[in-house]
Amino acid sequence: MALLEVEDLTVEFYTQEGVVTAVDGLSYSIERGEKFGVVGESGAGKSVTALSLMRLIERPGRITSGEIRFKDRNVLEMTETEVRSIRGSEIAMVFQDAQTALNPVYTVGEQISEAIRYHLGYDDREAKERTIELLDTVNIPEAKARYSDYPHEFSGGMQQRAVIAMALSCDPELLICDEPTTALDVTIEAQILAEIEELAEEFDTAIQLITHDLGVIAELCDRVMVMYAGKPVEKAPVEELYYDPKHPYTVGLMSSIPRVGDDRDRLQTIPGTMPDLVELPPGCSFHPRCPFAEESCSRTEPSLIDVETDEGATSPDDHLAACLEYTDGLTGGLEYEVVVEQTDAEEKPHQTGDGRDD
Ligand SMILES: Nc1ncnc2c1ncn2[C@@H]1O[C@H](COP(=O)(O)OP(=O)(O)OP(=O)(O)O)[C@@H](O)[C@H]1O
Repeated sequence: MALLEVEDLTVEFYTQEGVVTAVDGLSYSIERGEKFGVVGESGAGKSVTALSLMRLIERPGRITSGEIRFKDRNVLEMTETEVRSIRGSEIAMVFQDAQTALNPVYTVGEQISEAIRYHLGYDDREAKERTIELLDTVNIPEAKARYSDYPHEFSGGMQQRAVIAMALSCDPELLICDEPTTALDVTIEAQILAEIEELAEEFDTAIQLITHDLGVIAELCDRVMVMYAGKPVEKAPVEELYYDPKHPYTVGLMSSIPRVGDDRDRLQTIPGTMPDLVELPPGCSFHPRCPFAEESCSRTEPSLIDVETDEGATSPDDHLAACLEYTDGLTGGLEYEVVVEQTDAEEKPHQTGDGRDD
């Protein structure tokens, strides 16, 4: 049994423009201790998926179907009290903006201690000791003195570290990180990602890392799900996805990653924008932006299938993609090239993909 199993999740927002299907029949699972990445452009449904896990979707939104099983209990059938007892203790969340997660009128230390007292029932002294230990673990220098600082006395990177410390304070089994380093500069980003990874190993915490940056996923994750317009378009172990992407959208995302020695003035991005979620294009949602689209792509919606066997998923490690190419629905095939530069001295793989393994 996986730690988290999401099955056929659909989330809709009832807006004046119509019904926005932000998440559409989404299924995935996360094993205990696994680091699972969710990647896609803005509006793909990544945050809505994460909020659903903690039952934090508010009006005008609603989870209209599906199951979310955390440790084999369906979160969607729990009472409000049951969900509240899971939030922050068994499933914790770190958002992009540390400032909104920290209350400016309390010291950083008090806020973390409060979470520990509430969830773990520690007394004041024990909670303070544990907080200082945690601040130290996330590399806040002079943690004991810093305990009494207010959030504004912390730099952006330190605030985010404090939020991570708070999230980990109750030893959650699942940590959801939603763009945890987007607001930070690149050096701090790398340090914080390394710290998240180290802490997750130490506490054996599973991570769902949400980002629009495939490079960040490659750093940290074991498996990855690429989302487009509320649906998964590709799922794979991270190395496979990185070296051998099977969906044209993933290939597009990859060419947006800056690489060492890249002398293009501007990074190439995928032309066009995400479709209107009120009225998705017929067939494959990505077809209006896809360089390989054929007439059939506007008629038939591809299902997410194993690229080797043309069948549905049988194991979490399957490489799945939702493109007609894998059901022989494309006549022209996929022609793209993926060049991945290694940062170490190893041989540099250079692959020509036609969407299939040769
Ligand atoms: N409160 C809301 N009211 C109406 N629509 C919403 C609301 N919240 C989300 N949506 C819809 O859900 C879609 C998915 O949003 P979501 O925040 O999950 O995207 P995302 O992939 O996390 O993007 P980002 O990287 O910008 O956070 C949005 O494009 C929007 O149409």
